[in-house]
Amino acid sequence: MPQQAREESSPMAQAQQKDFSFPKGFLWGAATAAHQIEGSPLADGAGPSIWTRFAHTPGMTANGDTGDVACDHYRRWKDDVRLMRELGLQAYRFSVSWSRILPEGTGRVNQAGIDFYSRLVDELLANDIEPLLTLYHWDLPAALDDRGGWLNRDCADWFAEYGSVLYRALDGRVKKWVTLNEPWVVTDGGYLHGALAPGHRNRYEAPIASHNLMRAHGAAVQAYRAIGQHEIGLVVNIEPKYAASGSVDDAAAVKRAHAYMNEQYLHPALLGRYPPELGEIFGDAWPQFPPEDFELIVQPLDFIGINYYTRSVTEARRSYPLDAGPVKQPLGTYTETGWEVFPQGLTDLLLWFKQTYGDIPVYITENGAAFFDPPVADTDAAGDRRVRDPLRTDYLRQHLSAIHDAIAAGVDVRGYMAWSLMDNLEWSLGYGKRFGIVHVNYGTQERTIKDSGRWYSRVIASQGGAL
Ligand SMILES: N#[N+]C[C@@H]1[C@@H](O)[C@H](O)[C@@H](O)[C@@H]2O[C@H]12
Repeated sequence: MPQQAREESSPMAQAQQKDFSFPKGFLWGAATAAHQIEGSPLADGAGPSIWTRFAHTPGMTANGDTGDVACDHYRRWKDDVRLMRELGLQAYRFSVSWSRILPEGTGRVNQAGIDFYSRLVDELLANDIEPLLTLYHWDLPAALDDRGGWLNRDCADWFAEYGSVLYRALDGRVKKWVTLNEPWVVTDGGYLHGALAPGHRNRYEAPIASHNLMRAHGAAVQAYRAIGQHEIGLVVNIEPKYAASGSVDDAAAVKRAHAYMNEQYLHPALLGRYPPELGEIFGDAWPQFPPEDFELIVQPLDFIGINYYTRSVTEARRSYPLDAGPVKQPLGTYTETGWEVFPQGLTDLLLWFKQTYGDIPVYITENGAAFFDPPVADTDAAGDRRVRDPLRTDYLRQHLSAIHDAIAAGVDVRGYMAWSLMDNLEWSLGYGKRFGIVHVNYGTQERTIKDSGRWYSRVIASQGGAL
């Protein structure tokens, strides 16, 4: 399409002009995480996690919001699977709370914790929904944090032990495993800036935690190869960085920001080395890691999960530790979390991934947006209660269109998990940011499928045709 014509039509109009058909077997699903939806964090023998502690520390979360109740999924899980069935989901990505399985993080196994996830998996399978299980979605057992957490090199053995308990209990019913969710957020939020649990602010700790997370990833994959028979991968959040100007300084800032967020985890996992910019960024805080560590980290993977939300137009400016920062786009559309809606960035990112790492299969394991939703409306003609969220529907449509473009260009994208199945606890931002395709009334725990959820059901049923 000529550039001028392309600029005149809106993303929605462009999407409506295209013929969509996603590859046969493309996996359509939605995602959540244990701490964000389950509630009942200490039920049935579970131990506390770092998020149980962090959220109960005054001032750490918006309004003092905690995961004590959340979406009460720990008790409503069967109804929630029924909701997934109503949506027509083919897959459901969820995480396991480590401290439900091993209350002290290692050693004693809590069978009630295993039983909860075993029942959930069986109910998913009974409803023809494929489980995608994430071992670690940020909720480290507090007992392990007391032993140094991700700063203790023993964490690789702890994590492999935890993974092995679950592999033995669930592999075969679970055929797609994820070791870590977003290691970048775990260290940038939890060890560098302190906005997330465990709330450290230490530039010497961040690289150590990052590296140990990747060692733990490698150890868990090694353990899986000895026990499991199916697939295992890593989930990263990556974000394309575009230079704010043609200046040399902005170009250098983009390189630093790109290395720090997009290469810091994919390079060691897939190439067995770090990008050189990390030494420049961290300076004297960048350790000399033992070469044998990289032999542990770089394990063959069956897929990579990519969580995509936004892009960053990046400029050089004093900032810690990158001396680079995002520039707000005057004509941009922004979500409630302050992220620019930029679907082209997902296409660009997937093409970069293929060019840099080759043809390893990719799942979009999270994509979605927080917009201010109107209250649940009265029933419509069909008697259904409504939540009219057109901005979310358009966000999802544009990003699915962007994925379709990447597939057409040869990127092996195997599936899409909308973030999120339901409104949930947005970590330290609390319950005010709603990402769900299903609305949750936190007072009554009533679920209402939003218009975006009903639209997504039609997209799934048509294998993309209804996009
Ligand atoms: N913020 N935000 C939404 C979403 C968060 O709720 C997920 O837990 C993370 O995996 C990732 O950060 C993305």
